[in-house]
Amino acid sequence: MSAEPASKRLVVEAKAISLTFETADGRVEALSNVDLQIAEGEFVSFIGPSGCGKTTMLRVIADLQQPTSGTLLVNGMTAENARLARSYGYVFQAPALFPWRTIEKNLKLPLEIMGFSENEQQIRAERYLAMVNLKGFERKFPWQLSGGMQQRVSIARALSFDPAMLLMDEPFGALDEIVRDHLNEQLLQLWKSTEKTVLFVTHSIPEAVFLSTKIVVMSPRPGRIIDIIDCDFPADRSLEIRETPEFLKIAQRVRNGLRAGHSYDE
Ligand SMILES: Nc1ncnc2c1ncn2[C@@H]1O[C@H](COP(=O)(O)OP(=O)(O)OP(=O)(O)O)[C@@H](O)[C@H]1O
Repeated sequence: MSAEPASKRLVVEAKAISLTFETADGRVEALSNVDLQIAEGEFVSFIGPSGCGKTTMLRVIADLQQPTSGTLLVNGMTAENARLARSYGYVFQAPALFPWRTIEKNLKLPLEIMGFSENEQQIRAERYLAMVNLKGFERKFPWQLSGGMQQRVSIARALSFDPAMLLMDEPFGALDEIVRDHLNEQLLQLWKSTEKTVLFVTHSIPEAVFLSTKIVVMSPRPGRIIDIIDCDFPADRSLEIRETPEFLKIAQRVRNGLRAGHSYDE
């Protein structure tokens, strides 16, 4: 096997990012001095207590929120230009599908808006629904699918315009553990086959360790990065890896980071 190229292209370069919300009740410091580099092809999980700024960090990268200070490059551009260049697909905690559109028509919606031809929309709908194992469900409506299947549709929709990055905000948080395990395995396959860079918010330590090449542990508000942990499990890992000492050691380090950053006075 050849060694990895010495310097992979950076898709996220954040320097000293801080963000303070001005609210009617005063200032809310959501992010404080966040430095982060993410290379192309990585799977990066963000983990931390509720309200620590994980979603805010994802939204800043997506240019849905502007930092108060700091500098940010996404895919080598300003966050705004990266958004305009459709550098990312966004998957929310809820699948956010339109109930009156079939699965296929939901998937085609961003493609329609972007002006893809009907023929190209059709080709992509077939390709990406097959990729998330939903061939045969094209004409169903969202409410005829399980929660896990709906979330797979929203992943296919986010991939349909072939963005460089997938931003996923707790996509499996509302699902039961067995479905979640299954989707974790499928997402790993998808990540391998598409070679996308994935930024993934989660509350689950096993999910973060199983999926990631890098885990970003955040402190309670204001969100700061308290540890960045590299994981290098084999690409063809299965869920059984969760019982191994190597896995448990990384999970313990994440847990220690979360504990160290946590204030129990709140
Ligand atoms: N638009 C906003 N206006 C004011 N405060 C906000 C806004 N968005 C987020 N916040 C606050 O910023 C902090 C960080 O929120 P954020 O949603 O990023 O946390 P999180 O880590 O994703 O939380 P969770 O795990 O519960 O989803 C919270 O205190 C939240 O109340």
